[in-house]
Amino acid sequence: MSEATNIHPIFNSLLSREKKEGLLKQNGVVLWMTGLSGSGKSTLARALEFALHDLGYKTMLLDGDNLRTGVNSNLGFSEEDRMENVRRSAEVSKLFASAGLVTICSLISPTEEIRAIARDIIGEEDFKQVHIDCPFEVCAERDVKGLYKKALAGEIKNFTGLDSPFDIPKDPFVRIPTHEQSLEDSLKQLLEAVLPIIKLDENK
Ligand SMILES: Nc1ncnc2c1ncn2[C@@H]1O[C@H](COP(=O)(O)OS(=O)(=O)O)[C@@H](OP(=O)(O)O)[C@H]1O
Ligand SMILES: Nc1ncnc2c1ncn2[C@@H]1O[C@H](COP(=O)(O)OP(=O)(O)O)[C@@H](O)[C@H]1O
Repeated sequence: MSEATNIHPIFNSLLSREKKEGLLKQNGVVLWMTGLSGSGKSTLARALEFALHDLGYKTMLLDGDNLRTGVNSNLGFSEEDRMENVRRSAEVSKLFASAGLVTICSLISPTEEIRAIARDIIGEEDFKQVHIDCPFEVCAERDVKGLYKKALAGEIKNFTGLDSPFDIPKDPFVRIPTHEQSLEDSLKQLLEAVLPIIKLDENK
């Protein structure tokens, strides 16, 4: 709910989203990548962005770690701060999608409740949930950033999957099991799911 009064948002006079999508020859969408730290969100998000770019699609990549150095820099990892982190990230993603871009947003977004915030902001039709699936033990073994070692030693509080919850997404658009297949196969699976929805039907 906005706290400002006397504001008058305009909608109808804006250049339509359809016109922008028509120019770009693609459908705007938000690919919302959720998963544990180290599950492969950033790796796959980057690989997907390069692959889509090579195929001629215009993209925007929003990564949790990066957003937390800018628009979300005042937020930590309490439940309340994660909610606000996701709320702001979803609002930004929505803007990019409405400009016709294939928007890849990669955030742990750990709970059903938190992901529902993003879905409600972005809208059911544009919100495509990609579960980057990898068990805690495998992520801990990968320990890309050394965070699991610190968390298991009690040096990081509210660590996702340890002393902060992660709910397995119930009905994702696609589930990518990164512990069971190579990066190449994960990217292939992701592309096969995404390409049909971003291709513009020019006969519509
Ligand atoms: N306590 C705790 N729990 C989980 N992750 C932590 C924590 N502290 C720091 N980090 C680092 O922050 C990155 C996750 O930020 P997100 O914005 O994606 O998290 S969330 O959606 O708000 O839950 C996460 O990045 P990824 O490893 O890419 O997931 C970590 O690098
Ligand atoms: N199938 C796969 N897909 C994505 N990453 C994988 C896969 N298999 C192994 N990995 C490795 O797992 C790690 C994932 O790290 P990262 O992408 O930073 O995860 P996150 O962004 O979720 O924290 C990388 O070192 C990556 O090379």
